[in-house]
Amino acid sequence: MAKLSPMQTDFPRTHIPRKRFGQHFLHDAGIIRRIVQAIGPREDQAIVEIGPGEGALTLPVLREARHLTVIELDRDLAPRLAALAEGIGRIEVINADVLTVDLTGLAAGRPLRVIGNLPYNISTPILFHCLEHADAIADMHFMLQKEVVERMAAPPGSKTYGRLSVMLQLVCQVEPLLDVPPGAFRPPPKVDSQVVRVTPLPAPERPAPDLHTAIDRVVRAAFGQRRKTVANALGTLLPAARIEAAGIDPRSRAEQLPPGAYVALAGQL
Ligand SMILES: C[S@@+](CC[C@H](N)C(=O)[O-])C[C@H]1O[C@@H](n2cnc3c(N)ncnc32)[C@H](O)[C@@H]1O
Repeated sequence: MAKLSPMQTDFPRTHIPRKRFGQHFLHDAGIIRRIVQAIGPREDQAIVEIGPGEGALTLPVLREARHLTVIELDRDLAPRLAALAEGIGRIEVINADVLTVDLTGLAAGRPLRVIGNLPYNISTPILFHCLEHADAIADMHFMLQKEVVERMAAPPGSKTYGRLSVMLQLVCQVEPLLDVPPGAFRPPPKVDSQVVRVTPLPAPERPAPDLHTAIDRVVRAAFGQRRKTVANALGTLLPAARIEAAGIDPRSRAEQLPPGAYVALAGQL
C-alpha cells in the first residue's frame, strides 16, 4: 500500500472543522517536519498523541515510532485514523475526551512521551491533566497558543509571569521551541502558535503532594492582587510574620517571587 504523506491524507475534504473541538488542522509540510524532528520519535518509545485530527502529525510520527496511541474526541475522525495508519504502523485509537483518560495506565511501565497540537480552548486543563500523571511521563511536545507558552515560560519579574508560570515551573521544565503562524493551519486560528517541550522534573525536585493545595491557595491569593505587596495580597491567609518566617520580604510583590518562594509560603499555612 502506498504510504501517505501528511499532505495526502485520504480524509474526504467534507470534514468541516469543528470549532467546539478547537479543530485547526496543520497542513504546512515544512512545519510538520520540524515538529517531528523536535519530538524525535523512536521505535522503542511509548508515544501518545492527543487530538490527532486528520493525522497531520500522526502519520509522520508513526513512520518513525511504528506504534502509537492516539486519543481523539471527535467520533467522526477517530475511526478513520486506523485506516490511515494501515501499512505504516500499529495505531491504537481511543475515542474519548483526554481529560477522562488515565495516562499512567497507558504507560504500562514505560516512560510516556505525549504529543499534540492541542485544542486551544482546553489546552491548560489538558496540560494540568498530563501533569497529574507526571510520574509516568518522560516529556510532552505541544502546539499551543503562543501567548500561553509565553506565560508558561515567563521568568519572575516579567510582565507575563503569573499563576501559570509558577504552577508549571514548580513541576516541570518549559522550553519554547518553534513559532508557527496561523497560515500553517486549516482553518487559520486568530492567534499565533508555538511548539513547546514540557519535561516533568524528577519527583524529589517537585513539591510534596501534600503541599499542592496550600501552594494553589497562596499563588491564587498572591496573583489575585499582583500589584499589591504580598503582605496585603495574602491578607488574613498569611500574616506578615509568617511571610518573614518563610524567608520572604512581605513588601515584595507576587511577580517578583520565584516559584520556590511559593513553596516556602505554602509551608507556613
Ligand atoms: C488543533 S486540532 C489538531 C489536529 C491535528 N493533530 C493536526 O495537527 O492537524 C485539535 C484536535 O483535538 C481534538 N480534541 C478536541 N478536544 C479534545 C479532547 N477533549 N480530547 C481529545 N481530543 C480532543 C479535536 O477534535 C482535534 O482533532
